[in-house]
Amino acid sequence: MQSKISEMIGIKYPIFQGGMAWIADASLAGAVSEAGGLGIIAGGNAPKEVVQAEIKKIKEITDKPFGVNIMLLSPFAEEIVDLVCEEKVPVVTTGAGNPSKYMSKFKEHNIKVIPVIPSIALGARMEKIGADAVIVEGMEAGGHIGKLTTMSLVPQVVDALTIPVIAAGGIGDGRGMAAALMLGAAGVQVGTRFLVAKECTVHENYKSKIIKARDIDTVVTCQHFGHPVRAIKNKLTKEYDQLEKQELKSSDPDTTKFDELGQGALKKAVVDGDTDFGSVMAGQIAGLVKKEETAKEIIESYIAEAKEVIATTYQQWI
Ligand SMILES: O=C(O)COc1ccc(-c2c[nH]c(CNC(=O)Nc3ncc(Sc4ccccn4)s3)n2)cc1
Repeated sequence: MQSKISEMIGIKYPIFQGGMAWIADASLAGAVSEAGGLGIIAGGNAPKEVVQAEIKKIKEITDKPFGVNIMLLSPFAEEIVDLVCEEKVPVVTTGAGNPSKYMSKFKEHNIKVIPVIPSIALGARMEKIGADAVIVEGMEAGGHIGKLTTMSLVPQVVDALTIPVIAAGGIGDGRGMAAALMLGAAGVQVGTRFLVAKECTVHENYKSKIIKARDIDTVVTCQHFGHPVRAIKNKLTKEYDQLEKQELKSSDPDTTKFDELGQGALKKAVVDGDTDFGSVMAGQIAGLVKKEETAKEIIESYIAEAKEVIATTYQQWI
């Protein structure tokens, strides 16, 4: 199942693993790349030496292509840009901001640059300045999100741009992948489903929350203050909800309270396993994720299911 994006990067399957902060390390990304997808190491909010260690580890795990995600809200974003150039990382994805100021440096170093975009406008700007493709992430996704859904945004961006579009947000199995390809995407990016990969090193409590999650169990916090983030409902999201209700009544809202509440919340869930007061970031598709599997099993099930559903429903509907 090749496409413009798999040929561009030299991967067997057009499946990216989301570069999820604190979660996407060399263990997960290396297994995904070895299985034929594009494993992506998270830059997150980590300093250069932490990300460099993961890059060195993945180079020992696989000689296949891999990527690094640069989270542009990170105070270390600039040094991660330098790092990916020094380490000759083949693919960079960016999130949570506009990477324009780094684009020329990426191009000078022959790095394929694939920004996440939440709208056509930013996608058009990215194409104009030389992005190799874009990731269109719908608000069904976990973590920091935009406002539009995958089903709505993907076809509009496909029509508006000429570079390949990778669909992300709510793509939990081969059916979702097939649907994204029907919308014109050249590939998909998967986050939530990989949270339960055997090679994913998140705390078992986090994986358990994903496996037990129902369709209605995620919520978006900080819609009015700071950065909207989708996570599994818990005591932390309830505190956020109460704080938002309180600050919305205020004539001079104090947004620092949101930063204080969120400080270290993702690490608390991922590393410490505190799924009550940590941030269990996950997409709406968590309700579909029922078991832990290897990255290889996950990727091969996406491909087999996508091929099956395209072939069978084609016969049914023509
Ligand atoms: O025009 C502009 O500058 C705004 O541009 C953008 C606005 C939003 C985005 C965007 C939305 N989603 C993504 C990619 N996904 C993500 O980045 N997901 C994330 N999950 C957890 C994260 S850690 C975090 C989260 C919030 C605050 C601090 N740290 S980042 N990018 C991309 C570009």
